[in-house]
Amino acid sequence: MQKDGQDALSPSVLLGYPESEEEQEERDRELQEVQRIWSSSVPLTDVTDEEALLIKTMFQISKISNATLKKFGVRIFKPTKSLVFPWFGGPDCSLKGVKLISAQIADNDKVSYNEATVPRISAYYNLFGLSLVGRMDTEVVLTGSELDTLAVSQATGLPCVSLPRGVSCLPPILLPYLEQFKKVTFWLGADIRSWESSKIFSRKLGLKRCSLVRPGEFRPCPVEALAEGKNLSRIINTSIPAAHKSIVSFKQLREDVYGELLNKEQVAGVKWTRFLELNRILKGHRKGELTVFTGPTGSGKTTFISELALDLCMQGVNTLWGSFEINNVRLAKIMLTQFAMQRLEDNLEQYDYWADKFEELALYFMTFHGQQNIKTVLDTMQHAVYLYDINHVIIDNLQFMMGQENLTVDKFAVQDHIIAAFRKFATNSSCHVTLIIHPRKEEDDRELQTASIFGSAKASQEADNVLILQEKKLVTCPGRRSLQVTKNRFDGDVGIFPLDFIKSSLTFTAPVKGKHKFKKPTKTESEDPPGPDAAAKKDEVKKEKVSKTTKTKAASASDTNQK
Ligand SMILES: Nc1ncnc2c1ncn2[C@@H]1O[C@H](COP(=O)(O)OP(=O)(O)OP(=O)(O)O)[C@@H](O)[C@H]1O
Repeated sequence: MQKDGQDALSPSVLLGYPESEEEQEERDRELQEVQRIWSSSVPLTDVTDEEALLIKTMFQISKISNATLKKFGVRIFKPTKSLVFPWFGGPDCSLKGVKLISAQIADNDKVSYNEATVPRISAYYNLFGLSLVGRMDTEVVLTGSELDTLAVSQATGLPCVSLPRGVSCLPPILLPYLEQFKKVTFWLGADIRSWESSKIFSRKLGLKRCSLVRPGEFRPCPVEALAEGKNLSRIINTSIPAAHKSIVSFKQLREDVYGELLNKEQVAGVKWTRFLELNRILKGHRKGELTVFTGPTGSGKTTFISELALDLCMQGVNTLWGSFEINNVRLAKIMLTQFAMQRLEDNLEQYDYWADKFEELALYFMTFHGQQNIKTVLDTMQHAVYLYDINHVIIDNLQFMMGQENLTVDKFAVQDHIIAAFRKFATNSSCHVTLIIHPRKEEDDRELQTASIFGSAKASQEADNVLILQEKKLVTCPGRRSLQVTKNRFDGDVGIFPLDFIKSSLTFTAPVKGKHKFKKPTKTESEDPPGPDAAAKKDEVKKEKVSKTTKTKAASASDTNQK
């Protein structure tokens, strides 16, 4: 597979670190699984023309030639009709992992892909196409999917590699592999998220050598561009430098403005799936914003924000928690309960099922507790953004982080300084920061207002969004809360909506009219009920498809430690 050989002193050697026995065993097991899948899959050239055509049509890659598929070593795993993309690595450039992609054509004729990887995606990173890159190559195109890499390589002949987790992260462990290139062109996809990710990733690689393909009508993702007969070399040649000038004219901004107008929904940010009313008011969760959240003591702020952040994290918003008040085990327990939507205490046999799924989320916790210096916290946040491509940081809560006892008469000034620092971080790192702040004492029956946020007016001035969890002590609905948005810099809409609390799952939901007890709708309601029974069923199907590597507790622990 290798073009002109790689040095024995490759990054895989440099980055190697001693593994524990359990880790080694887990790795060996996964490698065996990789080999098993690889040997039971066949090159596309070995299937009949009819079968090959069917597969290409299904994946909408009719324009990708057999020669390209062969060059990249793409195979077909017949039982699931999945394409198998190999990851080669190490000094001997041997097979280290595989990604299986299956395709489904939806009603609107759009194709959607399902991915599975061995080793599991959170534990292993590689770049598809790397083995074909020559030692002397100085230019590379970086894509967000394996199919895009095939398209770019075929159409342009340029060295091209794809990120293992698409646009969600560029793990630092991969950076040494990209060191040799003097020019890196990002062509991650055709939406705003890809565009934002390419800007963030290019900072990691050094802006000067990076250029970006801006998504747009004439620049879809590579595989679509190939299908539409576009000139991929020209698209790459007209990519724009990532390093931006200090002074620009409207000419340079023109396309950005147009892109924002054209993609109104994407610009509005990630939508919540559990809080539809919040979408109506805030329109979505956007990068680079500061949200200030307050509510009476013990009203459920942590519980609510935990669900709100989980919802986003489940949609690919990489999240970092700074829980200064409650410890991480308790917080993770709350989030896992909300994830599983049930009391796991009573269903311990389901623990591993939900924990396995939960572990796949890009969710990290700072290990601070109680008072902490702001500089240390910001350094940790910055590090996490670099390492894990964090998009959302939650600070729970500001008063605990500052430490109550050490506050002098200047406590407002200190708080203002900290809020300004978080604001700056959010903007500079394109990362959303949610800051939980205790309210000042109000009379019991009075509702909180923006001015009730503890401290000076700085918090509400700096914030893009101000959210208040209102606690109305209703005898009939003791757990009912209202979420009020009192500031929304994005489009100015403000409002309030009620939320009922379900104690068993620690989740909040919009109350339903009438006497019927609320039941939170789940995606799986119309399908099999979630849980180990369903899991067992799914697993059986999965086993037929690809028998996935068994996850040991040791591996989970090492993963958690790594996090
Ligand atoms: N709406 C609700 N109704 C009843 N109990 C709730 C509600 N929301 C949360 N709780 C419960 O109240 C307790 C406190 O919740 P939580 O820690 O989220 O509140 P908080 O506002 O963050 O507290 P603090 O002011 O101490 O930071 C938890 O046991 C939680 O399960």
